[in-house]
Amino acid sequence: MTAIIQIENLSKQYGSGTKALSDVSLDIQEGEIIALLGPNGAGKTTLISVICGLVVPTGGTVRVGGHDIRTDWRAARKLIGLVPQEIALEPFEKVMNCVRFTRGLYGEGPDDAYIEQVLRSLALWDKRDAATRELSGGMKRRVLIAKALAHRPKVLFLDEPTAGVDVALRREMWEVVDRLRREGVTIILTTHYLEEAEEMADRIGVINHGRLLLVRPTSELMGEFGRKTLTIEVTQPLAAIPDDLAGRGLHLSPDGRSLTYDYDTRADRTGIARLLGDLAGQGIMVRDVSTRQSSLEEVFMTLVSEPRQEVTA
Ligand SMILES: Nc1ncnc2c1ncn2[C@@H]1O[C@H](COP(=O)(O)OP(=O)(O)OP(=O)(O)O)[C@@H](O)[C@H]1O
Repeated sequence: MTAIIQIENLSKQYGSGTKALSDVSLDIQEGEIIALLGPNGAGKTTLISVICGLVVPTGGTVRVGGHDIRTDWRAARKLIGLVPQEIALEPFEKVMNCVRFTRGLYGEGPDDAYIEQVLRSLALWDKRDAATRELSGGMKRRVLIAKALAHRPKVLFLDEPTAGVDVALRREMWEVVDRLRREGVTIILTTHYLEEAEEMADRIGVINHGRLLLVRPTSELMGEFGRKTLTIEVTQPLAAIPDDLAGRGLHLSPDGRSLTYDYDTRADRTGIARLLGDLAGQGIMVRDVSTRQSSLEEVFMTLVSEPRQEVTA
């Protein structure tokens, strides 16, 4: 199956000399949701902007639906909807008109039935006659999505859809993305949050310093990096790990007061219950237990510290 987006050896050096993208290659399949993860300045927005035709690359090619974004930009752009990072809406314009207007910008004729469908699916139909300045932050973000969907794009770009939004709103955005996924829209989103990528994406691409370090199915990546550490504090310091508990992946702190145990959050059996039972069986009294999820920073540290081959998926 031909990928809906084909990125080959893409590079971008800004006039200032900053190399924002270096030799990025990636295929994105139709209907897929892919999350681009990376720290500030990694090159995520630049990558999206190049695909959307807003930034001119200095090397490489991008095809959307088989159309080269430079030589066949009109056809390529018709297939794309972009939800930018920053909310910029005409404050006095009514929601319905905003979306109608965007549709017109793409040279599409009026289709209020379709716009109604979009607004309903984004829970905005009741607000269709409200001026955008009257909307909450979450509603404004949904209007941006409605505008991006106005011309029925096949591919939707969401640039940090939940940056600076509260937990409830983040969940709401995830639900919107899930609905779009079921409608078959291909979605490329950028985020700083591992949790968000895990929740929404089929695949995760990690970008750092303009390089695509890897692209992997989410479940695979989380299986490898999404580990938790259980820390068990004991009441009496231990001199060593008891022989009966050797080979179980336990680590003893230098002061003998805590044991740590790494486990895979996705495993059917984490081994925690058995471990706690066995500690009791050894007469080891537990004072406290706590768990910690590996953070995105740690994932990055792991990735950045071991140079990898670029992966073209
Ligand atoms: N118009 C521009 N002119 C010059 N340099 C730019 C321009 N836009 C971005 N850059 C630089 O290119 C690099 C990549 O920026 P980009 O915005 O793509 O990163 P990002 O991963 O989207 O970051 P963030 O997570 O902060 O949004 C940064 O060093 C940035 O300063």
